[in-house]
Amino acid sequence: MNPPVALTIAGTDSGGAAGTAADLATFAALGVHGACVITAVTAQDTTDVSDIHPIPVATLEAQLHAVFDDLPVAAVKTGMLGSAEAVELVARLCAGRPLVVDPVLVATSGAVLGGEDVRRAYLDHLLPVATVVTPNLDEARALLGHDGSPEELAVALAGVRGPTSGRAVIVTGGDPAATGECTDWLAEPGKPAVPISHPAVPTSNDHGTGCTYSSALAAHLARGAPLREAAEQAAAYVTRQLAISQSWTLGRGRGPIAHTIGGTR
Ligand SMILES: Nc1ncnc2c1ncn2[C@@H]1O[C@H](COP(=O)(O)OP(=O)(O)O)[C@@H](O)[C@H]1O
Ligand SMILES: Cc1ncc(COP(=O)(O)OP(=O)(O)O)c(N)n1
Repeated sequence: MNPPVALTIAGTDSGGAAGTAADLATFAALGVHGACVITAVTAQDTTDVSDIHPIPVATLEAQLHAVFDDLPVAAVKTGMLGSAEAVELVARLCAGRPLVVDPVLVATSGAVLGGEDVRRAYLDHLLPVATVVTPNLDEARALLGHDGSPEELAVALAGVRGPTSGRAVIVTGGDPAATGECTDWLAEPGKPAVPISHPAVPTSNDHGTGCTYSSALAAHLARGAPLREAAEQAAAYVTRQLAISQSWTLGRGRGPIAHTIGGTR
């Protein structure tokens, strides 16, 4: 039987923690064939992003046509898009598909992966055609331009601009230090927001966590799970992988979340 197909549209991470490295490993671990459209090549390690080479928009468009013309893509996930032009193109070519948008603006290291024009393009073009948007707390605040509780931010973002029907928001993260739990808030149009809580893993080896979460969400949607179940499964996957990388000392900074299955051998 054919596996479901998911597509990641994202940048590379030379350190193998975030971006397409995280996405393809996660798709494979969850039994989904991963197609991969590259938006940018980054020189990146566990401490910093030292260089970004954007892929020309024409090459981005050619990659998208190559995938969509040939493969039965069941879900798409977007990561770092890098420019407003790339955001607009992806919105145009992915509208109408099951679409997970991880609005990547800043890496944990502080490196800017999308400026003000990218933020605006997300709001004007990509959010209106998304099935579900997965900002962390900082990204939710940046997109909305104001603060609030994670629950309030999720509800506000689900209602901002354009048609809201079908667009859900999951604000990820919460405050693990305070409770020993991570709580993601899922807001779906027309429903009360719900918390999705799971145990917090005490680790600084979390580089690539957001990418891993959004690609796990896309993989479960590609496998046919309803949104809430997919969100619960994605959080459980991230928790398992963080538990594996907890004891690692890879790199000088925030080490990669595990993309191995079953730990070291
Ligand atoms: N220390 C942790 N232990 C368990 N889950 C975590 C931890 N940190 C983040 N998560 C989970 O990982 C997913 C991605 O969240 P987040 O860390 O906010 O992404 P990002 O890397 O974009 O900041 C969410 O489900 C969040 O609850
Ligand atoms: C190429 C690339 N894409 C996305 C990110 C951001 O990764 P994310 O998992 O959201 O967060 P951190 O890895 O920064 O914790 C990235 N760094 N590089």
